[in-house]
Amino acid sequence: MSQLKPISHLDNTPSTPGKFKMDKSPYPHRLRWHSSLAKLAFWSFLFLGLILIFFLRSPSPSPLSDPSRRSLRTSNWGGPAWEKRVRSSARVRSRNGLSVLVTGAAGFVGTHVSAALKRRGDGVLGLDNFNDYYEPSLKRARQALLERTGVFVVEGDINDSALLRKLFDVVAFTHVMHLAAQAGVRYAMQNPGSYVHSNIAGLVSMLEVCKSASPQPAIVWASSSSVYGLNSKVPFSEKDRTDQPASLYAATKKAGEEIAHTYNHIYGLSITGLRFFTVYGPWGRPDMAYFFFTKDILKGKPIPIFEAPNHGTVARDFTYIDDIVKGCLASLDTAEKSTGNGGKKRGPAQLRVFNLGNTSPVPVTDLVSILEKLLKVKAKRVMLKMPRNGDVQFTHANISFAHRELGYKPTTDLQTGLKKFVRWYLSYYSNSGKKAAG
Ligand SMILES: O=C(O)[C@H]1O[C@H](OP(=O)(O)OP(=O)(O)OC[C@H]2O[C@@H](n3ccc(=O)[nH]c3=O)[C@H](O)[C@@H]2O)[C@H](O)[C@@H](O)[C@H]1O
Repeated sequence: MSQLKPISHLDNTPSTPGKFKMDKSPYPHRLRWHSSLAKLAFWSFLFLGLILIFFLRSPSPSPLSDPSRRSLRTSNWGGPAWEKRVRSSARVRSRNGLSVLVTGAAGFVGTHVSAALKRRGDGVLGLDNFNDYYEPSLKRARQALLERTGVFVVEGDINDSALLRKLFDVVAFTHVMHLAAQAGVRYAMQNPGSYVHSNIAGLVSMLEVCKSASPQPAIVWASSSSVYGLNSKVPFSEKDRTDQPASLYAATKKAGEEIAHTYNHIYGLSITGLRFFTVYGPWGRPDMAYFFFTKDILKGKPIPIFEAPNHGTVARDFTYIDDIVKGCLASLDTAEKSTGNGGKKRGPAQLRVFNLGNTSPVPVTDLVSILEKLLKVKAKRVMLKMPRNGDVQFTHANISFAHRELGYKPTTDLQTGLKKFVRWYLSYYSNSGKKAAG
């Protein structure tokens, strides 16, 4: 002890951090060296521990923050009563009917496809994470509609592999209609992480479970017309290049098509990708132009209409929801079986991509004119240079391949389709006492 006293006295902080003062006496020097090493180790551990606690407790970085993650934490599934509902919803009630898992079932296209499948006697189970990208009350209203037709919509995320596996344990789905996605071209600049989370990670999570399922289901999923990106050759044909995406949304859909190729090639999954062209109609998405133009025209708010350089026309091949539903059902009906089993490929499997458009592009200015007539209100038009935020100047589908293989033949023009949309809009927001968000 007596020897330690002078040492502790001498054991001052070194004049230069990281360096030790030299001591002529060899013995005290060794002791001081050991003591300093012990202190260094102690403080290092404490420091590392604090860093670890900080990272474990801190939220994910904001650019990747994703509303859909919330539902991962709150998803509530399992138990005998829940399994009974799942089984009953997925039960096939017609001869040669399909048993279909519809992801994104509370979404716009998902609701319409689920209801149409159920109507013709197929077994349908819905899955949706009910995220708040747009008004969740609209998704809940769609869910209520589906429940009335006998479709149970499970609340959960496609990234929740345990949930997906459980669904396949309970039901031997013959088909998956994969419509869950982060949609919207312009929102990708605000929340890029949500596109990676849903359109890439979510797709892979879903394909992983499908590839291991026994029997493997056939998959039909939503790609997008946006994969044609900056192409200028019209109309867009499935053989055209798709390597110039103009938005992250488009890039994730294009990535999805490549991922589909991989799972088809390695595991024998039968996969059909559908390139939807600006789908509109009743129960539509409030983030889309036709929808919020309607809301703003009625409110007397200005409508921002994008125009290309030199006052060039911006146009879309707007496609009515009922035509899209027919294309989806025909894709399910013509999908061949997957060839793999339990994760092993047994032979080549079907891999298809189809354009589902209307083949009749309409300028956005004409869309506004139709809405003005239907709403009997003059729009306050504000012409704006098209911002460089993911938009493309026009889209136009060549649908000859879908026509040949699926018998796809759209029959609703924009005027007729918008009339049905406006009728729904007015009744939904006035009769139900609901207010359009925003
Ligand atoms: O086919 C697709 O794959 C995509 O279709 C849809 O994208 P878009 O075709 O861009 O539809 P949408 O936003 O309704 O804009 C329509 C038009 O209004 C113009 N537009 C838009 C906003 C605005 O403020 N002003 C304006 O002029 C705008 O320039 C455009 O010309 C889906 O949202 C997308 O999820 C994806 O499915």
